[in-house]
Amino acid sequence: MYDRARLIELFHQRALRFGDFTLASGKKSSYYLDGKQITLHSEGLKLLSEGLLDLLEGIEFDAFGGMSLGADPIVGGVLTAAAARGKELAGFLVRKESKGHGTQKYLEGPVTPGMRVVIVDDVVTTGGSALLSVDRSIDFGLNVIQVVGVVDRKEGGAANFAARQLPFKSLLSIEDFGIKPPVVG
Ligand SMILES: O=P(O)(O)OC[C@H]1O[C@H](OP(=O)(O)OP(=O)(O)O)[C@H](O)[C@@H]1O
Ligand SMILES: O=C(O)c1cc(=O)[nH]c(=O)[nH]1
Repeated sequence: MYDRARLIELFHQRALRFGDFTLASGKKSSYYLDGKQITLHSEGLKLLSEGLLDLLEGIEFDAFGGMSLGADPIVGGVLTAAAARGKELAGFLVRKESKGHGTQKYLEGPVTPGMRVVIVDDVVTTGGSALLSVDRSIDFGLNVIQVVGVVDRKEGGAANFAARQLPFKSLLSIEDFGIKPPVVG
């Protein structure tokens, strides 16, 4: 069982910033969660990796991956935490841009078509980034069975995953930081 309260405290201390921000989706926001301040921190990565494995308890999957850069440290953390639990798991990273030379691949890692995979993102806003990972994974032949986020800002992501019949869970939501999400229609 991971220490959820401590993970929230770390996000509060290190990742949550107020100001004027433009998000990946082009939306404007008065706050920003810099997930990498947590995913690239020893205690933060350990906590969220344990938390994600707890969240995925009971779900059968072969591989865990997501869009680079947000997913990079998380995938490493979850694979290490899985090994400590005696669970074999493959990891993979999805490139934003095609490599353009060499293998020309979008997906990197020891995955093979037909594997049941979970897609992760550090912060989910509209879910657009996670859905791009989903589409590239499907194109590769993977069977996407679940999407997980570390923090859900609750700005349409869940509805967009539901529209694609993709189960979605997140470890934390923006409400854990006392922030009310906008009403999305
Ligand atoms: O749910 P969405 O609307 O897609 O927004 C969330 C995405 O935005 C951020 O990535 P960013 O595009 O900043 O890329 P980076 O992780 O490479 O910095 C974040 O890491 C998520 O991947
Ligand atoms: O929507 C985004 O781009 C976004 C929001 C946020 O709070 N943090 C982040 O890394 N990305």
